[in-house]
Amino acid sequence: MSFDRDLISAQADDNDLQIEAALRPKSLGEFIGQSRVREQLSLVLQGALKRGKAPDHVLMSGSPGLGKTTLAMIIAYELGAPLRITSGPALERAGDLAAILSTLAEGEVLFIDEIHRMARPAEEMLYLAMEDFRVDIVVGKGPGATAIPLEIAPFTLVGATTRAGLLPAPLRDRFGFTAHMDFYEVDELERVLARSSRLLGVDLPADGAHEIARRSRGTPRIANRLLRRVRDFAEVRADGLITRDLAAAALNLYEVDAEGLDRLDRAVLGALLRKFGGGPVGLSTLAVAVGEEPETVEVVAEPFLVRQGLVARTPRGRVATAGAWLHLGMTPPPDVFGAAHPDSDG
Ligand SMILES: Nc1ncnc2c1ncn2[C@@H]1O[C@H](COP(=O)(O)OP(=O)(O)OP(=O)(O)O)[C@@H](O)[C@H]1O
Repeated sequence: MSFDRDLISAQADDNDLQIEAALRPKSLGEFIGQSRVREQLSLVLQGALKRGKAPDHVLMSGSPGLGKTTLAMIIAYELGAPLRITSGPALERAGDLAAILSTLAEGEVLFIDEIHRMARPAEEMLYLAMEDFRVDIVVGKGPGATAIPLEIAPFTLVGATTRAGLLPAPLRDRFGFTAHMDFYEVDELERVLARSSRLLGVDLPADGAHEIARRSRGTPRIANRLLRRVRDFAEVRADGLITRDLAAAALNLYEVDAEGLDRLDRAVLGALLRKFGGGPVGLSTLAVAVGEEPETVEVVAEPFLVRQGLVARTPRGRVATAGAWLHLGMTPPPDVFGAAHPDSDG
């Protein structure tokens, strides 16, 4: 069994990529939300510009669709530097990385998406490059092999990962600045939607924006995608004006529920409650129960369910909170995690 995640998946599809290029904020000033990250990053960049040196390497972690690629592009824009984009899975051999590193221009920003999926030899080459701006090119094989050191231009590495915990410590430690991107608040997503609707020429009153924002799983990519689906609905079934009721009707049709949970989220919750009595249950058992890879459940569904207070991670496994039972229209057992105790004071 696998889920049709087109609409609400935080992963980008081809359609998204085209539109995202048009909607992507270009400068730090245009980037909405993540105020702490924005302020810290702004200092890092201004400091570097003042000193006329490449800034520290930057690591960004957070769920898909929260704006990591956008921020990497903004870093290059703010520094007035060229940008090279690659991803961990594309760096299978050290040679793949050496080819990029040895052709970087001075001050260039190198963005490696999904940096936790880079192959080990490439990773080891990166350590040296990040620290000493040097790579060792190994020539020959076996006992006769020699390493020829090659100087490379000072550059800034921007790494992005959905799971900072998976990065080996030596790699993590070489980043001077780590930005943790959190899910967006509803009012921030309303601002993302207001901006996107302006750029797309869509009539989006505040109450319509609010309805879409609260169902967007705290994720700008999803907000922008839902906006396009609601726009279709408004143009085909109404006069194009996106009212609150219209947005709600459109999103119900697309099976996005009032809290923005999608089918995978609901399947995970449903399995946790119906098959495991609310838990605790281990991640892999839960993943098997919904027919998904443990990584999908852990990276895609779980962070949002935890953030919504529906699931808790405990040392013994995943546990449903009282809110999870109520969300699926079921009565929580009396001793459930997070439920008010009948004989407690509060
Ligand atoms: N802070 C923001 N303000 C306005 N729009 C944003 C913001 N963050 C993201 N977006 C929008 O969401 C889209 C997706 O963002 P982006 O591609 O940067 O996410 P990502 O975290 O890199 O995702 P992935 O991990 O899948 O690559 C962007 O094209 C942009 O339109």
